[in-house]
Amino acid sequence: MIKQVKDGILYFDGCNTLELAEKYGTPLYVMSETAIVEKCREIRNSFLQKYKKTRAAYASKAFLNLSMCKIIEREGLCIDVVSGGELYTAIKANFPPEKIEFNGNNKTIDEIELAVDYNIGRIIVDGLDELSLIESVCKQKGKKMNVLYRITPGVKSDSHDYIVTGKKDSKFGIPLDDEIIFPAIEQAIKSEYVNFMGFHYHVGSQLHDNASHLKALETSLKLIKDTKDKYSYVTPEINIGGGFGIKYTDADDKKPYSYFLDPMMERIEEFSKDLNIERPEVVIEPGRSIVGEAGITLYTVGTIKDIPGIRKYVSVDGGMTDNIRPALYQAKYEGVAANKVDEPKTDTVTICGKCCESGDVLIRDAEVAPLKRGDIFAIFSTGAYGYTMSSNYNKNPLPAVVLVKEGESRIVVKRQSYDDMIKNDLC
Ligand SMILES: Cc1ncc(COP(=O)(O)O)c(C=O)c1O
Ligand SMILES: N[C@@H](CCCC[NH3+])C(=O)O
Repeated sequence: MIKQVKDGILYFDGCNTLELAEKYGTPLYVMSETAIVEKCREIRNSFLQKYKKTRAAYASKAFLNLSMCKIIEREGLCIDVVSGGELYTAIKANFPPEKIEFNGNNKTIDEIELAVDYNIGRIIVDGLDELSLIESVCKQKGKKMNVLYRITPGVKSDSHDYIVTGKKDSKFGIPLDDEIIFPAIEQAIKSEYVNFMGFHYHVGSQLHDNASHLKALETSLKLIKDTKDKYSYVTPEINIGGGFGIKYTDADDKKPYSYFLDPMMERIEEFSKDLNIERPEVVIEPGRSIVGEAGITLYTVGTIKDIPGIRKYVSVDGGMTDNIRPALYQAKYEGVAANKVDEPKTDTVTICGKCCESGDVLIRDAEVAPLKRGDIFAIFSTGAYGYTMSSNYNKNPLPAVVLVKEGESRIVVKRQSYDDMIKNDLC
């Protein structure tokens, strides 16, 4: 059990959260190494070892730093990056280049050069002129790059509009109109500077229903068939993205990986048999599902404002700067007073941050034990897209990140200081 309660105190991966707050300060991101490793094991058991010719590339946008790269490498996964900065982090962690896959809808020439110089495994091309950019860089450097095309499958997933990516009206992927996609495929097949590996789709994030994955798969399979029929070219790989939902609150009906992956694998096997081709290598790109539930954030309670008949605001020392998701996606979270876990939850309050924004609310109408200044409040399932989407708004320094494992803790990202925030300023 990653979360435990002893003497009314919340423990996380064996660590007393009050002691963590005392030792490292708040706000504090706490990541359980045990939980991350357990998720990687689940992926191995239900996908990598169950099916031959498969890879899992951790979508590092969910949570990335040098230590995380080391964990992912140790667990045998590949890594998906979407920017020069993410790629640089992986390079600095000595992540094996052939296990790096580069996504992103607007890669700059510098980013492509960095990727080609480091001989990364794959670039997922997401735009019509990107292939030509890659070709020119490869030509200049005398190299050849493996590429896939990210397609826009034209499916609408059931998630917040800002985190669905597969619908036709999207900045992601290449549209599937014949006059657009086929010339692009032909260019990639004929290119001297790239190996055309196949198609990639990612339909959206925080999904609990496999319908859009399966629909997008059909679209991609048709494209594999069309490519074979038109150009006698069999693409050796298919990337079916990530998007597997996690549990933030009881309303989330989280499904196991197998719920998404088994029917897709079955369909790909059947399709390959029918087409009389070797089954392509299948790649997934999970992000949130690996780290989301592995993280909590600890805050210290400050000002409490009780507006009679309206609402009680409990302010904590972080907010939208360390977790933008409630403000951006109306995301729901649950939390608890880490020093009062066993006390009856008799109060209903709104947990808000300290930024100069009315929308800086972390949990609306949370049922809690009566809170007072100095209490430590823990919010659960903050491991994905919290730290990586954090900001210095209102010049709030970024919190530290602590990795915990079976009662041991170590800092993996230092807390920013005020000086860190102004060190690039010139006057
Ligand atoms: C291309 C791509 N792959 C993978 C992911 C990871 O998604 P998730 O964190 O939902 O697994 C994303 C983000 O939504 C993405 O855009
Ligand atoms: N940042 C999103 C997930 C990524 C969506 C786009 N690929 C979230 O916090 O839910």
